[in-house]
Formats: sequence, structure tokens, C-alpha cells
Amino acid sequence: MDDFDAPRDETRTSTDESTDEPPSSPSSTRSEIASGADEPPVNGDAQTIEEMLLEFDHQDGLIRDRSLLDPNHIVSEERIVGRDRQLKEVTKMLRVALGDNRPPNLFLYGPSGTGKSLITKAVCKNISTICETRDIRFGTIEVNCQDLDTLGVAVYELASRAAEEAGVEVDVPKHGVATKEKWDELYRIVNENFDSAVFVLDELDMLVGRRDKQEPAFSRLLYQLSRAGANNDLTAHVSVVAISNDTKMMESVGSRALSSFTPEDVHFDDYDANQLQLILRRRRDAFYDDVLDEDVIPLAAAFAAQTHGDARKAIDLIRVAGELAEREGDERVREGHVREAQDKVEKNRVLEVVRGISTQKKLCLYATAAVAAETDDESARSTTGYRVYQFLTDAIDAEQYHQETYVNKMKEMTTYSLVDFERRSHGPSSGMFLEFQFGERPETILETLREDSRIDTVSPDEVSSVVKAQVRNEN
Ligand SMILES: Nc1ncnc2c1ncn2[C@@H]1O[C@H](COP(=O)(O)OP(=O)(O)OP(=O)(O)O)[C@@H](O)[C@H]1O
Repeated sequence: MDDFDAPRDETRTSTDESTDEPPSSPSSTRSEIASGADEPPVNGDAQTIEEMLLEFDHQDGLIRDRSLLDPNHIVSEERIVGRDRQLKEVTKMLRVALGDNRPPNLFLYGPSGTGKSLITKAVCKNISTICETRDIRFGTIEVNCQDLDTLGVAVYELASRAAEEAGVEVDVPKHGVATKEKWDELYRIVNENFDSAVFVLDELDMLVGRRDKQEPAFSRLLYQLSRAGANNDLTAHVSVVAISNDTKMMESVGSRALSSFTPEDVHFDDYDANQLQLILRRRRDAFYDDVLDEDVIPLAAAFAAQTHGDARKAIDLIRVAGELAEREGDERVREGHVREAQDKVEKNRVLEVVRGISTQKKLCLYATAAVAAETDDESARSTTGYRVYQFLTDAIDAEQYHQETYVNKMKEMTTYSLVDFERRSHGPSSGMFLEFQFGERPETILETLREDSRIDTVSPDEVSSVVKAQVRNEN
């Protein structure tokens, strides 16, 4: 190993020396207890908690800089790969903030983990640095809309992010006041503290809001924010960057919002395995030198490319592989750790999604994944999936939806990037169906869903034979 050898060897020595037992060492504590007349004999091999903690403390690590493996960390420009066009476009549009003009609004769209947030944050960070030298008060007000359920909550979140960026307090309560008051507070904070500000609304399509409203909450938010600039509620120069995985999000934006928001579109496409390898290679210094086996990066990149070229997944894979190797006390990160990590990362992602969905949605997903698991190209037709869904609901005596509702439930699942669909037809004279493609291995989805005790009562073999019969019928 390189120049990092020294400190790591030093730690090793100090661990070894600890067995020389200074009076207060954990071992002496243990022997003192063991020699106590009334105490039961202590297992000679057992370690005290303190010993185990100290051992962990001194254990050689493999990861040198965890921040490079943190998805929220804004990496420096030299580490950004394959996004020259998007960097140029976003920079060109937002640099207007450096002068005395309002930058245009932007809509950044593409699959998850393709660099939308990274590019936005990197450009805003650079603008902010230049603005400091020019005495322009520039702010980046960023919210992730994933967990915001109503417009009121979203506006409060924007106000508190603006306050945080400006280093001031929010002067309105989170609950129990009208949304109008939260808007006014947001305007006050922005107007008093910034000359120019960019609102970054990440995963905006997730801000659906109350179902009783005709227009989704994200559409109302875009309308109000872009109107506020035009009618002087916001005196600072404000631009809105809307980010979404859903390429069709703008179709659900109402016409009045669309006419005031009018964004410039920037598309982000999937990475291929080579780009993912490059992204990982430019972060290999996250690990100590020479601790990554040669095939670790290509394998992690290949796994991530298999789903949809998601850089977050590629980075997660090498981080989890490194952590597994560290936990096992291995001196290197090996191919086997990446395979183990792949299993873990996939399960976590699926778990995250399925944890929050209703039993009915789980049944729809289970039926469809069971079909995909039996087909060569891991796809499932909605017609076949529905028949398996009917079998499942009968088997556990659950309410049974019509096929149209089953299809709608599955379509809703596309927002989590777990599944995608295409409209297909059996032929010119027969009906249409949807073909579902999974973003993760269908087997992982099935395994995770079986953790639900109701679903687990149905035998997987039985489901598999029903699916086989249905797939045979469809051909
Ligand atoms: N071109 C790239 N070069 C280097 N790292 C990248 C690149 N694209 C993405 N990453 C890294 O991948 C991770 C995910 O990226 P980012 O959050 O920008 O994706 P995203 O498209 O915004 O995803 P989501 O839609 O899920 O929010 C981050 O750690 C980011 O640093």
C-alpha cells in the first residue's frame, strides 16, 4: 500500500499492544470480574463490549473518504462524467443570475441517478461562489418533494430552506395557518435576503397533494412560484428548476401553470456501463490505494447498467461492497462483495418502495413480477398479470379489482422507477395490452413481497404453476 500504510500499521501495533494489559484495560476488567468469589466463571473466549468496541475502533478500514460515496455530496467538476451537454445548457441558462436579469425556468427530466440533481447543484454552487465576489446575494433554495404531501407543507418547506440558506428564522408556524401566510413568509424571506434565487424542486411529480383537488399540487406550486415573479410578490430575480423522473410530468401541469412557467427542457439519458465505470474510477480514491480488486468497478458498473444506467446505484454498490468487506475484516474489496452488495442494494430499494404501498398494490405487483420471473425477457403482459392477480386474490380471499383498476395500480407504480410499461397489441384485429418491464430483478421483488404475511400464505410453487399455464396460453 502507498503512503497510507504508516498510520494503518500504527493502529495495528497499538491493537496488538493492548493485550499487554495495563491495569485499566478491558481484559483486566474482565479478569477482575472473573476472580470475584460470587461471580459465575466467565467464558475465557468471550469479549467484553468495550473490547469489541475498541477492536472495531482499531480495525483497518478500506474506505478513506466516505463523502465521495454519499449521493448528496456535490463532487468537483473533474469527477463528473458524460454530462457535458447538460452542464453547458444549465450553466448557460442559469448564468443570467450573475447579471441583473431573471434566469429562465428549467425542466430537467430523465431516469433516476442520471445526474439531474448533481448538475443543478454543481452549477448553483459555482454561481454562488462568483456572486459572492460580485456582492450579489444569491441563494439556492432546494427541496425534495418526495415526502411532502400537500401544497401547504411544500410552501413551508421552501420557506424554511430559504431561511436556512439566508441564516434567518422562519416566522410562521408549520401547522394551523393558511397556506397564503406561508407564501407571504416565503416571499418576505427571499425578498429581504436575496437579489437572485434559484428554487430547485427535486422529484416534483411526487407532490400530488390532496386527491379532492382537480389540479395536482405540483402544478399549483409551479403556477404560484412563476406568477410571484411576474406580479412582483417576489422582487428578487427568481428561477424555478423542476426536476422529475417522469418524462410525462409536464402533461399533467395545468394550462395556466404552463403558460407562466414555460421552462427550457433539459433531458438526461441513461448511462451505459462504460460511463458508469468512468464515474466509479474517478471516485476510486474514496478507497485506500490498492484495496479494490480489479473486477470490482467493472462488475458494479455492469450491475447498475443492467437496471437503467443509474449512477446512484453504481456508487451505492461499491460503497456497500466496501462496507461488507470492512465488516468481514477483509483486506480487500472483492467481486463476491459486489455480488452480495447487489443483492442487498436491490432488496433495500424494493423494500423502500413496497413498505409504503397498500396490500392491493402489493398483490398487483406480486402477480406481475411472478409473470415476469417466468418469461425469457423478464416482461409481463397486463392480461396475463391480471389472471394471476385474480388467482392471488381468490387464494387469500381479498377484494378483487377489475382489470382496468389493476392496470391503473400498476401504472401508478412507475413513479417509483420499479416498473415501466409500453402499450402493445396482439395484432391488428385484437385488443391492446400493456407490457411491464421491471427495473429490478422480479425474483427480488417477489422475495421482498413475501415478507408480507398475507402474501406468504400462498405457496410460491402454486403461483409459479399458475403463471406457467397462463404464459403458455398467451403464446
Ligand atoms: N455524470 C456523473 N458523474 C459523476 N457522478 C454522477 C454523475 N451523475 C450522477 N452521479 C452521482 O450519482 C448519484 C445520483 O445522482 P443525482 O442525484 O444527480 O441523480 P438524479 O438524476 O437527480 O436522480 P433522482 O432523479 O433519483 O433524484 C450522485 O451521487 C451523483 O454524484
